[in-house]
Amino acid sequence: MTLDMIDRRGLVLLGCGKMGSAMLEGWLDKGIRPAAVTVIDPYPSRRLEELAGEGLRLNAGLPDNPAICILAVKPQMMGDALPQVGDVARGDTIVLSIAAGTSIGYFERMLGDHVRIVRAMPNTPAAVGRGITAITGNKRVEDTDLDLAEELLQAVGQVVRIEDEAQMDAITGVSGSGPAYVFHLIETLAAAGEAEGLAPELALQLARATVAGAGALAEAAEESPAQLRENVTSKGGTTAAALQILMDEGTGLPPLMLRAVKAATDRSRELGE
Ligand SMILES: NC(=O)c1ccc[n+]([C@@H]2O[C@H](COP(=O)([O-])OP(=O)(O)OC[C@H]3O[C@@H](n4cnc5c(N)ncnc54)[C@H](O)[C@@H]3O)[C@@H](O)[C@H]2O)c1
Ligand code: PRO
Repeated sequence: MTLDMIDRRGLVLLGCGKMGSAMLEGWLDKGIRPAAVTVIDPYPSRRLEELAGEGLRLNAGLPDNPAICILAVKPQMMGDALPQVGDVARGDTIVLSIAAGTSIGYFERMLGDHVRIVRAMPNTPAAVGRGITAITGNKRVEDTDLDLAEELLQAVGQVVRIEDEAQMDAITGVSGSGPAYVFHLIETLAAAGEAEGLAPELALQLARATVAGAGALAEAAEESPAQLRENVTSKGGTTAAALQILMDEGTGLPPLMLRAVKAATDRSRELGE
């Protein structure tokens, strides 16, 4: 099964907000035709209305037995939204949920345990083809179904398969929510530059390019992030002075990041209760 098959049988997107539209842009970029996509969303964006002009089916009923149905509404809206795609449980459509915290068991109770369900946790860099998504499936999902989900998600970045669904909470805390931590790093680095006398625009340009460049280097280089950090750090120099603050085990980034990721992971678990 390939993207061609999805293009032929159709893809349904229930909810097309920030994450749904990030993925949709990636898929359209990779050649899925707007006419192969059905979006159900009571508050469609202007971009979706534009795409409807190019053939995308917007709030216009489900195609017969689509290849895949992606559930991309907020976890709290899932119960209200799901009946709109209940018909997919009749065929062999793969149901792929990206909702934080919401378990495979929940979807089996709502749709029936005969349905092939894939649970995934993507992230918003998918919009530029640089996302990372973790996936796992229920007992009904066959290897070929996971292959199809993987191929679709690879169109917007990397994919990792996990065996244990319980790991999704920590994955959400690291990579699902992680882009927000990095964007906040850019904001705070720029603000710190301003505090040291830089103009706001220059500070933001420096911070943004530094984070993007360091990320690209971390991904491309063979060295570990620790080695790359050491490569920046001259003995007795400026970086060492900053890292003494940032790497402090009691007050620096390590305990802060532990608490932040734990808070996200715990919240993901709570959403699943
Ligand atoms: N934003 C992220 O970074 C991110 C990352 C990974 C997973 N997720 C998951 O993706 C899902 C969507 O998150 P988001 O950030 O895109 O939220 P969002 O609020 O931007 O998008 C949700 C969309 O659902 C639509 N919607 C509301 N009620 C609906 C209904 N009854 N039927 C159909 N559509 C309906 C809304 O109009 C909106 O466009 C969540 O479950 C979230 O946990 C988000
Ligand atoms: N955004 C969603 C949230 O904040 C899930 C991961 C990223 O709940």
